[in-house]
Amino acid sequence: MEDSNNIEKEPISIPKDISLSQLNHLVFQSADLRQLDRGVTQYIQSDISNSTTNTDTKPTQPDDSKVTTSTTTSFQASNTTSSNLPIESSSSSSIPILERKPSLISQSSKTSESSFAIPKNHNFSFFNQFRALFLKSVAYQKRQYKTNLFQALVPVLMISIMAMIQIATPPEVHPDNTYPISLPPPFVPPFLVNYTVPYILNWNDDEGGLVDSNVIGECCQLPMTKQGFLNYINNQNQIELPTPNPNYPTLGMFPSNNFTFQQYNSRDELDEITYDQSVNDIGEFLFSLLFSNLEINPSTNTLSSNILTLSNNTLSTTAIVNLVHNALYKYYLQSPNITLTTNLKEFPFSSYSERKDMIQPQENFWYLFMLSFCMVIFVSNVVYEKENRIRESMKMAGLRMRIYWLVQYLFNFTLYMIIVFVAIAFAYILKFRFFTQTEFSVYFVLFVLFGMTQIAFSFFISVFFSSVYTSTVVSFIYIIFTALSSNLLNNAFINNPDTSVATFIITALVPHVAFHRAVSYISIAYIGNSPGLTWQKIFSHHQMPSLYGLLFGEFLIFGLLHQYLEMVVTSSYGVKHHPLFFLQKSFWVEKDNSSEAEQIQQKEADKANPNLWKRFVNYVNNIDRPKEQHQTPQDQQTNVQEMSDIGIEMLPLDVMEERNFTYSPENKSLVKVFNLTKDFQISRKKKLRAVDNLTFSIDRGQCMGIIGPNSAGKTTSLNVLCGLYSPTFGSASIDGHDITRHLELAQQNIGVCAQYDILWSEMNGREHLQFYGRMKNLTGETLTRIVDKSLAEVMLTEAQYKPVRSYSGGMKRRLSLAIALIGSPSAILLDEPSSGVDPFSRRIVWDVINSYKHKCAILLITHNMDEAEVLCDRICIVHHGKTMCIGRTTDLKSRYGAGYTLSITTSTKDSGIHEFITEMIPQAQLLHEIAQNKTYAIPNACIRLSTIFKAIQENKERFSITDWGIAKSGLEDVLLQSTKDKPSSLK
Ligand SMILES: Nc1ncnc2c1ncn2[C@@H]1O[C@H](COP(=O)(O)OP(=O)(O)OP(=O)(O)O)[C@@H](O)[C@H]1O
Repeated sequence: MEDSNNIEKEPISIPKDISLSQLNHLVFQSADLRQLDRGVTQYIQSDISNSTTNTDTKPTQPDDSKVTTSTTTSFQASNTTSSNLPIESSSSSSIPILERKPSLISQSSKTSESSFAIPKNHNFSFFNQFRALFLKSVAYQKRQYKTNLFQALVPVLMISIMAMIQIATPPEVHPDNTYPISLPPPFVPPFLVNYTVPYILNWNDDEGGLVDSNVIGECCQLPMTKQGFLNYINNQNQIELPTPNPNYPTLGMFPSNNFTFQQYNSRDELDEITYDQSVNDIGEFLFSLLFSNLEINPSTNTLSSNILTLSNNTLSTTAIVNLVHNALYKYYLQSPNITLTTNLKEFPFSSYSERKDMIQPQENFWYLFMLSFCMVIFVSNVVYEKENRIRESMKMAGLRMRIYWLVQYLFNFTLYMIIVFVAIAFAYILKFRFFTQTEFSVYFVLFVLFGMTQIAFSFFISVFFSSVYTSTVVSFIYIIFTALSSNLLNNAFINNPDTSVATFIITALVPHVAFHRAVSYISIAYIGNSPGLTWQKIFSHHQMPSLYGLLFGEFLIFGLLHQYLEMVVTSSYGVKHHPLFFLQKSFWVEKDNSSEAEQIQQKEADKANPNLWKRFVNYVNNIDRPKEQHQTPQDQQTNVQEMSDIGIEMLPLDVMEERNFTYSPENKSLVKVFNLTKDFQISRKKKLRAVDNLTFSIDRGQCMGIIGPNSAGKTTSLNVLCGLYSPTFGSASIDGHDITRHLELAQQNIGVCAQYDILWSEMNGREHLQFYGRMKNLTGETLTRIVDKSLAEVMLTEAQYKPVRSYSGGMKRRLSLAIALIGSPSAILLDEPSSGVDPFSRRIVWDVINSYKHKCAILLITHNMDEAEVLCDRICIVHHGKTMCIGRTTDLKSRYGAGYTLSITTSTKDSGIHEFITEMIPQAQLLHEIAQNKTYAIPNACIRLSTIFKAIQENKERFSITDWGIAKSGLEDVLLQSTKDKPSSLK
């Protein structure tokens, strides 16, 4: 049965466009939750029925808004509830958290602004970024001169080694072949000794059968009778070698084994055995005789023969023909006195020595070494900037990655070409035939193509490394392995004419193997006395054109693959795309960035959590809350905890008001953060919510401090804001640029001082500031002036030309701060800017931050409560990613009731002091206890201070009190109180 009161009351009318934050507000303020319950139910029902048609709903802004904005940053946030809701506005207005006032510091510092006007141009400029990066690379490479010199000297070193080996290799001397030189060389008889394996066939192709066996039959009887024609070939036709045996290399080789005869009955058999012998290359001298026709006329003493002679040694063919004819004459015509001699004669030549080129095809892997060692630098330069997060730091400064890669590419290519020119110059000086005999453009184009491909390949493999050390070691191993293996591989393939095209192509897909092969072909072309490769010859070469094509294709493939992997491979930082991002419409179509879109996004975001709605309705159905018309802030905090205990996410009032203001159209703040959420996948099933619906705004002239315990999500929030991480949910806008849609524009307006110093150790302070200044479009005189000023501000003028590696921790921190401030960004994000610095440096840091405060919005993350109190206008306390409270320091102190902190030390552990204190001050809250020291928070006005003094003095001995003190509570106490026992959001 329902209570009659409930039946009478109308359900609360909830505006259609209410956001969850506004609804939360209702729960806090509503006197009758059942009435609200009915309102919610009605809302959900009408919302479901309208959801398909009502797509263009705009959030209703309060009619009775009390917002007053002025040209300065002072304003009062409104109560955002609808006028038809029974809400006690007095309770919210009594809480001072809603006031947003620029600090006195910022107002006073405005005067100093006019004295030094810094031109501000945060628009993206391709030329400026290109120039900044190129000059930075020049500066960096100048500092790296030892490494670069070594790189340039590698080819010189290689060529020198080759030259030394060449000098040490004696040339081959050929004496002249005449005695004396004026006479022609003698005829040389063919040396027909120790023949081996001729194959005999008596087959007549034309007549389709055997030649008359009576005529030549005896020739085949040799194995049995040792008689016949073949016997003549074997035994009676030898010509003795002249003694001493003259060396006439050009006349070819001669057989050295005894003959073995075999007969085959078909030509196919002969072909087959000949083919097998030659393919298997048994290393023996072969000749075959094919008797096609043999006519003998003893009466006329004539002989007509058609005998085909095949041999695997062309140069010995003359000798074989001679042998066969002599045997024929002697055997068939029985003319033992006839001797036909076929002689050979070398062309005359004078003595000469042949200089062996060191770089023969077998040794040309030296070229690969010569031009590949620079790959280690290409890879390590990229990985260095990745490992040290410098790339991220440049990204935060608004650098467009396509410009970064373009400059990296051009710079590496320039380095490579210097190496190529040095190598060619030295090789020319030492007269390496590779260079002198090949047409210049043939190998130059090859070197250029290899350079292009090698750099693209280096970038590609750099994606897989995050440590310079590993990448260097792996690159060296790769170069040595590919040089040696491609040498073996290519020699084997090139020498084997049966290597398939597929094998050639697949192996050449590794750029270094393809390059090595091309070098081998160039070397082969000048070997001996060949003239070397020219373009004319290349186009009829069976491999060279395709190797040029392959190298160019690999340049494109590795270039594209690298760009793709850069976009999708997850590293510790960066906004990564889905592997199929190019199929998504959002990748091609730019979204609208109007405030209306933001508001719709918020509305959808709030509704996107149906579980919350369900839990909310459950809550209002099942819990009978006490009717409290006037809740104190403490009560409200208790309610938050109470609702949180039963699983309902309730926002503290100050946080809720900050949300309402942040989403309101009146909000013109420079930094607006909307429900920023970041999850990390920490295992396959577990996600960690590092930042949970962070929502706030910072206007020009304000410094918002974010404080919280370790792992609260402070740094992660900053990293999301500056674009290092993509938000899991929510968004933020920096000077009107949404970080999820126009990150690069937002980054142009941000200055970041990260938690750790992200600096090039080899570059000096001035070069750092010049680079970041150029990134912010500062040039010429202005740049010089501002760099000088920045250096002076952070007291680094004297150390400006020293490399950063020689800076102390404090100096690096000051330089990082100067980098964040250069170019007058609209928003400055500082992550513990004074951590690890001495008190002297800390004062400098604070002064500098103060002096910049009036012209931008500052977000300051700190663990130093003094720093927060001195610099921050407002404080946001976060814990487990959630905002615990937000407001001005004094407001937070008063809200948390932490008026004083009482610290007592006793000499014994169980002295009974705790009971004594809690009896005397029931509101006292034990903040922490370390050994015998206890610290209590004592709310304002609950006891007179003199009473405490008196009571402690009188009972000092009774409770063994050795030391005690009382102090006004600070931010630290607020932090401790507000983050006490709050659960984490581990999912
Ligand atoms: N890349 C990451 N991958 C996984 N978890 C991360 C990553 N970065 C941060 N976290 C986790 O997110 C949580 C918040 O970390 P964050 O560095 O933002 O904390 P913080 O408040 O800045 O801490 P501190 O005060 O110590 O700097 C931590 O639990 C941390 O382990």
